[in-house]
Amino acid sequence: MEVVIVQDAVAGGELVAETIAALLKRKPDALLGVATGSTPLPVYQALAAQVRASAVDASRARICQLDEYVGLPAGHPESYRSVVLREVVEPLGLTEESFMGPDGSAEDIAAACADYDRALAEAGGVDLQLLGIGTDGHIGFNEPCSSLASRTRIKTLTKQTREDNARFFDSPDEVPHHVVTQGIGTILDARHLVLLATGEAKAEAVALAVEGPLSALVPASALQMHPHATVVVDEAAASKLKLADYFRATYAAKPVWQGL
Ligand SMILES: N[C@@H]1[C@@H](O)[C@H](O)[C@@H](COP(=O)(O)O)O[C@@H]1O
Repeated sequence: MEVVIVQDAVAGGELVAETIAALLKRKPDALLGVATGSTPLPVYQALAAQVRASAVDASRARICQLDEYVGLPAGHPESYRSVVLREVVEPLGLTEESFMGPDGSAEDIAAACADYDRALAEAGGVDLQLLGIGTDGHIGFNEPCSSLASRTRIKTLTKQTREDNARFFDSPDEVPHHVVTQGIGTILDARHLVLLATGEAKAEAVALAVEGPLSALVPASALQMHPHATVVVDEAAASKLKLADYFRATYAAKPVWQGL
């Protein structure tokens, strides 16, 4: 696992956007797995700016969703489908045809989840999966004690995650209890995992995920199992890392041509 400590959220967004741009230059039809939440927004803004400046051609990129609420009415502005279309697909100049996500409104949720795992595999697998991290260490919506081998399925949100996400809804009661999420096993199938975390509130979860034991209690610790996992953190989110100086020295000495 590589840990890169950047100054702030904007620098993190630019670094990850550059990494995605480099991937699109190598593989114009790359399948990009995107995350929701506030943390990745600077990535999408930086990437969209590169597209507008014609510094990168994203016209053949494909976008896939990590997770989705269950039970929100179709077209709800806070469904993750709506969020990804609004924050990623449209700003990159793409259409819904280049986008895929799990169906949180399906009558047969189990079948819809299995269909989504199959669709990801048939699309050739995710090239780069961008991840945030919950304050309880979740990735996607894989809450603590999720199986490290899990596939896309329904999950129940913890009280803490519902409280964390209440800011996107008119009232805390409106946050759904249930979600569908790529499993940890599904996420680990991606070729490159990039976890971005910013702010003091994520420092504890980041330290446990990066330096703690591999544990279902901290789902993000599963990145320790992946051959190409990059954790990009700002100074605040890095503040509880014991090996921060080592991570800084390693990145400072890294040949530029290697990228992330
Ligand atoms: N399912 C999403 C996660 O994918 C995201 O990483 C997390 C953190 O969000 P934020 O970046 O807003 O802190 O929120 C939600 O729970």
